[in-house]
Amino acid sequence: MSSENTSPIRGKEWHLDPETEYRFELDIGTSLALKLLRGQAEIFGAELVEGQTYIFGQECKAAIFTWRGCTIEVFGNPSTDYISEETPMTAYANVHIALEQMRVRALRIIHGSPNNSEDESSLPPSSRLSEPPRVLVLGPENSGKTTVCKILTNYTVRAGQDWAPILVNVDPGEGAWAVPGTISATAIHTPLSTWSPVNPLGSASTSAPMALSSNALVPLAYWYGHRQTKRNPLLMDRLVRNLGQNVADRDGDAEEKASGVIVDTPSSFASSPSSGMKDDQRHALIKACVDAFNINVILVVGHEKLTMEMQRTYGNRVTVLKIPKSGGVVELDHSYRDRVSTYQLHTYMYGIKLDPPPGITDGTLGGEPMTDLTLAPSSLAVGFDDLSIFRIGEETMAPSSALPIGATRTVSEMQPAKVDPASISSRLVNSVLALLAPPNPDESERYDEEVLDLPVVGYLVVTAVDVPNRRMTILSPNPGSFTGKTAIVGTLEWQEQ
Ligand SMILES: Nc1ncnc2c1ncn2[C@@H]1O[C@H](COP(=O)(O)OP(=O)(O)OP(=O)(O)O)[C@@H](O)[C@H]1O
Repeated sequence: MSSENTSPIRGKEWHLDPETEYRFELDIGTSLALKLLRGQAEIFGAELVEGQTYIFGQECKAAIFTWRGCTIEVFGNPSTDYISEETPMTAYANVHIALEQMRVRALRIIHGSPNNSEDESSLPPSSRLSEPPRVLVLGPENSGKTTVCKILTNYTVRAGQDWAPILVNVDPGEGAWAVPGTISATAIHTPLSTWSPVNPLGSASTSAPMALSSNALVPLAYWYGHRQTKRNPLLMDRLVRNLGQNVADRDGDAEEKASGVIVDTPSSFASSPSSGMKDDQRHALIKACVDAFNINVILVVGHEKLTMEMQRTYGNRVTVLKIPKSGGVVELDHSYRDRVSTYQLHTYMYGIKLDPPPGITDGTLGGEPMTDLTLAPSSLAVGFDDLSIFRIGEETMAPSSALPIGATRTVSEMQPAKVDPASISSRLVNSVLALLAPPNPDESERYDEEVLDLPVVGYLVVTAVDVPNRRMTILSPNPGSFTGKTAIVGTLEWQEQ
């Protein structure tokens, strides 16, 4: 009888000295598994559990950092991997400590205890040190803004103080907890995982976060509809303010209130030439964030000129700090970003399916078991009149030539225009639509632009339009009827591969 070889497969061991990090990048279609054998290690601020196997995929690029040294075992073939001894983690940890002190002071004040540990009159007036930290993270493309937000958030929830900072994403290119085109916010109670660029800010409650509730994140989201900020900066401004209002109105216990807010921004806020935005537009959007979230700390990742600009504009009321960029941040090109956007929409519809490296049979994806993360979306036929679809701020149906002589078309950037699916210019096939929360039931409270201010409850994709029968086919992971609902279409498209 032949005996089967049951000896466990061995990976490659890496020994990391204190304050170094193991960096890796994955190619298309490859995955990597990693295990902490000894010591302490963290991935963007989230601690690894010794002996647990972590799986990474979908072109993930990340780093395992250690403060005290560790040994890790790596399975699979990353396209690049190396150990770096130069990291900005000490600077990031110092920022965290300063923010933590603000939280502790803010909590004391919320509880009504006198703040006698320091004489505030000796502190710089700009620092508003007894308020919860409300941090805006700015920086150019590929500077590591999202990673900094993640590290600061993870250190906060790891502090063991019951903090629950609100993490806000106003980068519509990122996808954050759902799909690109969205800006969103959610309170974070447990460390954010890293396993794929599909969930850059941790996993929401399955990939249909707004519709399903579980113990994971349930973000509040507004639909901007485009990946680039320059498409409609005025709309962006309004949505940022809506999000800020919701965050400000949120109830919470003392710890939650003292935890503060961390806002991740798009690179278009930092530099105009590459983003296609004018300087005054990006300044207006930074101001929208500063006002909406009542920002008291601005962190600028590795950009001298922007730091000076922020210092000049906000230095009298906000603490402006430049923090170093990590040498590990990967330059992500447009085709990579397009692929991640496609992965995000696919994951939203179908959930997660990732093949681990050969020989690995168990493991977790960002802390969740690999099984049961798939979804089965339904394809439904919906009548043209069942679902009201709007497009924001774009000319719709009638061509300019159809207007009376001398009349010019003035469609404001904020104007919701009803889309007629039967029209040749509706451009609905393969479009991603955001399904909105119901409008105000009180008719007297309704207003023309109300659809701009309604949060998202889910997303769907129009896969076919049948004009003769006045029906369209819709793919959505959320079962249920669309009758009487309202949706907005933008410029985001997705097609089954
Ligand atoms: N120390 C590191 N080692 C390896 N990869 C890293 C490191 N820090 C960041 N990355 C990776 O680099 C990529 C870019 O980082 P990140 O998304 O934080 O930058 P960003 O400035 O927010 O990007 P954007 O240009 O989209 O605004 C991500 O894939 C991230 O996981």
